[in-house]
Amino acid sequence: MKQFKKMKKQKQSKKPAGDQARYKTSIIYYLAVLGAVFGAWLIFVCLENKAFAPRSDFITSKIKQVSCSSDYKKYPIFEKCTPATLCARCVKDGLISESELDTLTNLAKNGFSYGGSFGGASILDLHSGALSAGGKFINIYQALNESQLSDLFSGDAMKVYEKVKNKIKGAVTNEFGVDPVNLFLTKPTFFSKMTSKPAYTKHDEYWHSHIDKVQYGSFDYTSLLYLSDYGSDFEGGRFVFDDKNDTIEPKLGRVSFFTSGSENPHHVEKVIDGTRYAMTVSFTCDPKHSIENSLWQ
Ligand SMILES: O=C(O)CCC(=O)C(=O)O
Ligand SMILES: [Fe+2]
Repeated sequence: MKQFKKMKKQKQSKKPAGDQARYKTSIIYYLAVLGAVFGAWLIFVCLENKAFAPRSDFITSKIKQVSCSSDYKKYPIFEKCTPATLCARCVKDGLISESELDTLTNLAKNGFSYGGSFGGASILDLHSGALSAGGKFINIYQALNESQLSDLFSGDAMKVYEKVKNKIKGAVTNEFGVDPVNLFLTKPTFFSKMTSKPAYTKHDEYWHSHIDKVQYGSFDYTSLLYLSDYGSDFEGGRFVFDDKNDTIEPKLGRVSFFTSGSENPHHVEKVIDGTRYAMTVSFTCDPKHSIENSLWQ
């Protein structure tokens, strides 16, 4: 009897221990599920927020196709050039050499040293000579004499400028399967300088969303060459494709290019600190809108 009581007592004391173990197991199980769900959410959020082209990545070539808009149909169509079935946004690093970048940066800075907008956006167009100056534009080719111009824009530097534009054209024609004889440089093709200064005229408001084909008409392919680094030379100033929030973080030498229609609406974020230098190089399929190399040299 005594033995039986002892066994019963043992049995009673074991029962809660078993429950406790089951309790522990289910807690661990729920925590693991919770952890997995949280981890999956974190990965999703990180992927969603990751820039299309982060500054920290070296991108040999990245292309994202988008459906072509019908914008091009409002203009003459040039077979084998006008975007019809292949529209996309692309990024390439490493296309332009360090010394070429150095030369271009100097060309831009030399030109801007003679002008610059009162507001946050200045342009220098080496084809026409247009340069932002205060609240208007001047023509630097008229404002300066030959010897000043040769000091600012040497023959060798201008050759590098032409070479770089051709390299970029090569990247565009290659990616979009266009014969280079069918694609032409168009205007405006220019250097840009952006700062956090408040806008003085409408031309300073670079941050509005826009479509290049709508804004400029002649554009079929837009390209950009960045001459400074997001996050160290300036803050803000990232390039954003508005539809999918695909963001390109500018960095020295990064080239981006895309078809110019409303399949690629975009804006530049306001620069909040520092100075952002870039170059917009635009291409058309319409020979009527083709521009010559620079008027100078
Ligand atoms: O500088 C940039 O990143 C973009 C400029 C732009 O959108 C343009 O020139 O049309
Ligand atoms: Fe644009």
